[in-house]
Amino acid sequence: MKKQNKNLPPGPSKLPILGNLHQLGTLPHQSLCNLSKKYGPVILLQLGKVPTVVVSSAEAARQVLKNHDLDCCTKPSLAGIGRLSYNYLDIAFAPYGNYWKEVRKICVIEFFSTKKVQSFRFIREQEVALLIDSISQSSLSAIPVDLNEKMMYFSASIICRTAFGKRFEGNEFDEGKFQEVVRDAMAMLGSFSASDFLPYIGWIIDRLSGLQGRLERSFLDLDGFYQHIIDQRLNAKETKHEEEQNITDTLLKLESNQTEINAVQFTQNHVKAILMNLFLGGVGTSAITVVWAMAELIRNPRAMKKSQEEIRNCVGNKGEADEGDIEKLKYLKMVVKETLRLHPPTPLLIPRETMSHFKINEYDIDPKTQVYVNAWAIQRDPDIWTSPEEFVPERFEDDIDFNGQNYELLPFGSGRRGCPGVYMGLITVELALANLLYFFDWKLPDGLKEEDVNMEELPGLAVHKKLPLKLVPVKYIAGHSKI
Ligand code: HEM
Repeated sequence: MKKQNKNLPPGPSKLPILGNLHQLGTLPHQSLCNLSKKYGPVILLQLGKVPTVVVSSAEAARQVLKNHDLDCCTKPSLAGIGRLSYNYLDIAFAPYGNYWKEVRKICVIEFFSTKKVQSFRFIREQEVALLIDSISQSSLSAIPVDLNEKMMYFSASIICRTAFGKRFEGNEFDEGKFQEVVRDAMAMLGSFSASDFLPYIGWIIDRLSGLQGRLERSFLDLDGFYQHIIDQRLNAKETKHEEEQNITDTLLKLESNQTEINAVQFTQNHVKAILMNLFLGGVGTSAITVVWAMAELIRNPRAMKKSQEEIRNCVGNKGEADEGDIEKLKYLKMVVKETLRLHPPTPLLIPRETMSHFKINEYDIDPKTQVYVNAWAIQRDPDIWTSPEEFVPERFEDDIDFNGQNYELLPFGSGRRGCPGVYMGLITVELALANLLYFFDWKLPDGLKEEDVNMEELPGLAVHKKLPLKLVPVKYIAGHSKI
């Protein structure tokens, strides 16, 4: 098709060489939301050399993720992602094709299926008990608890035990570096590095800005961690019973059997790339969601009280909320939905790349175009949501689900590349939140008011809360709160 006959999506004018790169700002989902308010729900940008379409309405998202899912379900090649995924050998960033289909299928059967996730129930419940114990210590002396730190350790422990068969001790990374390593890796996976967009000179900019150094450090930290897991599993090989086998063992077996997937022999790099997805995909997202939920609840005492009453009435004197209680906690589920609406952990989902020509809203979309679905913008769209900036869990009384068919609520994405960890992520978040609210009343540290809680975001593929959320836990004793 000739260029002049094409009806390309609208967009802002471009600078030479940079195109629209300078308009991404530090939080691209917010900058892109502002651009879509001016130019419409489907916009075309030029990020250096890369044409990029951003969709920001539920209807346009439906066209991308449903009608044209197959046209745009491969992934762009980006420098940071290439390094951290051992050259796209993982699931999330692998190009569409037989390799991706096969490894996703193996991981769904061995790790993400409802049956497997349910079999990990005792691990989640044990880890929640440990989390509550450690917060109880702080409550004795009314010390504020850093919920970012607690939740990152909690979700790392669950992923390590379920996927790697070991507890997460924290000392796998140098002292205190664990949160930094995860946040840095997520920042690298979501970064717009100059070498991806600017031919010839990009790598020089990345070297001077320190991005390349950070990327290499991130890679080496994580590579050492995966190597340690692999060595441990190989050493424990002789002593393991069949029922103690986990997804890491399954992947290592593919390697030792010299299995070929898509005519390529499975190696330890393939194993490490998939471990990367399970670790980074699972740890940050669940932890971030609990932290944002607690930040919203402390700013909204009415919703906090309503949720606590529901949980405490349901659990009574039983001693803890277990997974059997979760289905009964309707308001808690609404709180989680409202949190994921306002704070989708990956606000631009994971970028895709088109494989063929198609149309959205009469606009021509070319092959090899990068596509972002701005879930953050859609989930705050005033045409869909009343008072979209306000935290109102009650808006979910008319059950909208995360089944990938409601394009106004997309925290897990949709279509072929949709998140396979929905059930695992949700049950982890709901169980942790239910127990945090059952066992404790929560106060802001002295001198802070509800409106002072900082809600700024940290840029990255997964958007963390910029400042740690520190709250004072006050142990609740069934029947009489100490407050
Ligand atoms: C609150 C929890 C979670 C949220 C909000 C979340 C969100 C997402 C999103 C938005 C995507 C991209 C979907 C798309 O582009 O359409 C994704 C993909 C993915 N997620 Fe999750 N996720 C969560 C939990 C998990 C967990 C617990 C794991 C693993 C332990 C996981 C592993 C993955 C993987 C492997 C993919 C790539 C799928 C593919 O490309 O085929 N996620 N997730």
